[in-house]
Amino acid sequence: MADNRLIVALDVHTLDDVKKLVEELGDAVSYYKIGMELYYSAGPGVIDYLKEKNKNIFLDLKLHDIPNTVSEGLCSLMKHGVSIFNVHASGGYTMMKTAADKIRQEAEKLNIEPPKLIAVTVLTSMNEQDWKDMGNTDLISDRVVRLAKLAKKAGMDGVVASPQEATMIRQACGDDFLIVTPGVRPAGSDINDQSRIATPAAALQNGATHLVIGRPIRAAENPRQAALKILEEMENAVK
Ligand SMILES: O=C(O)c1cc(=O)[nH]c(=O)n1[C@@H]1O[C@H](COP(=O)(O)O)[C@@H](O)[C@H]1O
Repeated sequence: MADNRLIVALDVHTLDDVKKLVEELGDAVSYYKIGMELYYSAGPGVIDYLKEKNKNIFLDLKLHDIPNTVSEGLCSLMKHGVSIFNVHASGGYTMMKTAADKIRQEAEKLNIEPPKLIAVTVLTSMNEQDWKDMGNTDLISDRVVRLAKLAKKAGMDGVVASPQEATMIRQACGDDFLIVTPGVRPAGSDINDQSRIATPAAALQNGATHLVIGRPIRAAENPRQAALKILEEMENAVK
């Protein structure tokens, strides 16, 4: 029933809230994302809990700092044993390359499989007006593709982008590249603070490998039913 392409965002504050949602979703969901809101308040105990439950984990702390700080920070996080973690691509080529090289060396030393390291391109909440206000003169989609190519060159395993850009990224970066897309909204659901959105089926058709979905499941009257409906849409998406 579960599908590893669906990653549910655990944007809650306590381990008790996590347990409640994970129990409720049960065998429907096999992959969870821990973001800053949860990690900053509950710490690595949440990772241990999800591992006990045999769930896959995307640790989304979006590191953005100088190359040494980011790569050392990732080495600390890697010890918790997660499947995916991430940095901001806008930290630049040298930061991404240093991070990718360092975690591979460290994983070899520890004799473990390194987690997949992916780069956030342009946040899915950003629209063209926000983008221009920051002084940018290119289109968001052009920047996303440019950053995705840079991330690939730096040795990253994939990117986070909106489902609207997935087709262009797939074309530019080839098949062996993760495209993780938040900003996924089933037809008729609230957009919230997202801007560049698409439905679960469209995201997969565009080439996304994973869909990150939070509020459309968490805030639903019946989260398990909402997840199952999304899984059905994913299953039936035209390849
Ligand atoms: O890296 C992310 O996961 C991320 C990147 C991005 O560009 N946009 C984005 O929404 N996210 C995360 O994806 C999740 C989306 O949640 P919902 O909008 O509730 O579905 C949140 O936990 C965000 O932190």
